[in-house]
Amino acid sequence: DPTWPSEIDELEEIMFQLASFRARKFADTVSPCGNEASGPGRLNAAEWLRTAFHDMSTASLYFRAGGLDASLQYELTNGENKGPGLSATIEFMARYLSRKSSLADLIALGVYMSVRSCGGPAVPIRAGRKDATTKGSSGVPQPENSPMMFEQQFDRMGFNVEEMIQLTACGHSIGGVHSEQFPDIVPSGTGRNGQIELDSSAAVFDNRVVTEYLNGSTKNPLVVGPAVKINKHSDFKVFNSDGNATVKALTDPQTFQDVCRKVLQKMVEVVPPGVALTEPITPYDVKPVNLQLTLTGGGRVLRFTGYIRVRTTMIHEHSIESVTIAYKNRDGESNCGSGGCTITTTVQGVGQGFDDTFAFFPIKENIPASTGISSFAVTVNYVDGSHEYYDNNGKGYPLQDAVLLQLPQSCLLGSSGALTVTAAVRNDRVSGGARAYASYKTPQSNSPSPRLQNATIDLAKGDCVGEYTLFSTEWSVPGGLAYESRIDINNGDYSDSFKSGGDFGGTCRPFANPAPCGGSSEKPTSPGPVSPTVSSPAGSPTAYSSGISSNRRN
Ligand code: HEM
Repeated sequence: DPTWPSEIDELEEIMFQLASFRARKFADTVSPCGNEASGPGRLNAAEWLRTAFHDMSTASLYFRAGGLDASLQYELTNGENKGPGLSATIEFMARYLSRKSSLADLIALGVYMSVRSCGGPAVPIRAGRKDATTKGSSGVPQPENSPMMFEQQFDRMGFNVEEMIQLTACGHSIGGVHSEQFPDIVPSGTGRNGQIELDSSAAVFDNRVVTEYLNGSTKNPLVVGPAVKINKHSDFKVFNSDGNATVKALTDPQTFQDVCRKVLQKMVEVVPPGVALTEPITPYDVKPVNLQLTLTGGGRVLRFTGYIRVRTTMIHEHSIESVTIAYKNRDGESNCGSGGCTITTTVQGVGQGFDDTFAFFPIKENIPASTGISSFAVTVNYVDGSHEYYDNNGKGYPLQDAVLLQLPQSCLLGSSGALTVTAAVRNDRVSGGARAYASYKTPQSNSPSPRLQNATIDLAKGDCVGEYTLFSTEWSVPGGLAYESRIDINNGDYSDSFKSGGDFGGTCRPFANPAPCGGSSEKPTSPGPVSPTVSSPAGSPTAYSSGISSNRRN
């Protein structure tokens, strides 16, 4: 496993938590492969794969520019990116755009999704691409181009003739050519649902595009039919450019899959200079998911929630009896007050990716706020009595309790973006204050994807309750996509980060039964009676927090 937390955590979830419990549903429109989620004759998986090629194919090694950088979002009307599939792909993926998952990385991930969903190889995906902010050069290969021009274009992208042929054969393993965009290649009424498929198994990632081309049975409109006379039979021109030597080598099905894995990986790794890609994203064996500490019990208790996700691909999930979490207190010691330092949990749900299954073990534990938590280790206990110990590569899974987002006292209205954010800061860290860092999306008129923006918001100090002090403020998330925003709460080097706006409720609740500041024996420094519900005019949140009145909107 990578050491947790890691920069790829968000993409890892999007890539592998596809279905069932805690699914991110990124593959929903491309799985199964034949899914025509956008309408008849439109194979979404094929649209995703073509999107990646069109984004990448304007790269220039000579000018050290372009590549998989999501510049396609600004190039959709330039004449060489025809068809609704490209914008539909970007629009779908944009919902997953965040500061930890660039649109360019999502487009790369889309290659893995579409190809794997269609029975093709698992293309390794590295992360770290950056999104362009304006359009790049033109230069997507067009069917009418000469063989020489195709060679030059692929050479510009970094592919030799053999790789050009391989990549085009791999790409054209799924999908078809559409009448609406290419009426001279597929005259209206000649296809099924407005398109003719590139091979006889358009919804299977296999080498029929090659074998049918070689044995003369192909109906590929980029090889035979009206395209020939008007010189738009580009697959013929490409496949034939080395006398069919390369395509002949692809007639072995396994070779086809291996070659496609290699050239498709190369395709998604054509990136502008300055982009450093990570190691390929692989699923963790054990991963903490959605961990949250919440101050409760009047300020004396930390409610610890979330999941331990265990990869069960190689084993039956019922072979795991339980998972034990052994945690250390705030000082790194094994003194955790009344509850002891261990939590045992049994499976709550299972989820799947294309090749992996996961069991989720819920955490619902109260930790004394006086002793807190700093890290934990995980033991997977099997039914047969054996155990496996995971300590995050010797480091323990870290969890800070210095600054916490208080979801119950925070709220967000999707319609107006009205946000109340409340944090709890441990009393010994109060001088560091609390700041929210909001990453949010605003629409762009020239792209189907919104753009990421960010803002830093200071939280104002409120009541001290038990071991913690509450901080709160109100803000308005611009852009109309508030639920897709992400919030970090920072206190110096400590951060409770990447909290989804979608997890915020619509109503803020008061901090119940506030304990006296500093501990049970002391008198409260501020009496902090719980404020009554403030009913707000339509469109603004019902703000509600413990004695914090200075920041109220109304
Ligand atoms: C010489 C290079 C290429 C040319 C001239 C070319 C041209 C075309 C054309 C004209 C279409 C029909 C689009 C439509 O009607 O929707 C198409 C479809 C497609 N292309 Fe290419 N292509 C090339 C290379 C590639 C490569 C390298 C890939 C990916 C690795 C790729 C992936 C696809 C896919 C998946 C479709 C099906 C789209 C759908 O069904 O919606 N193409 N291509």
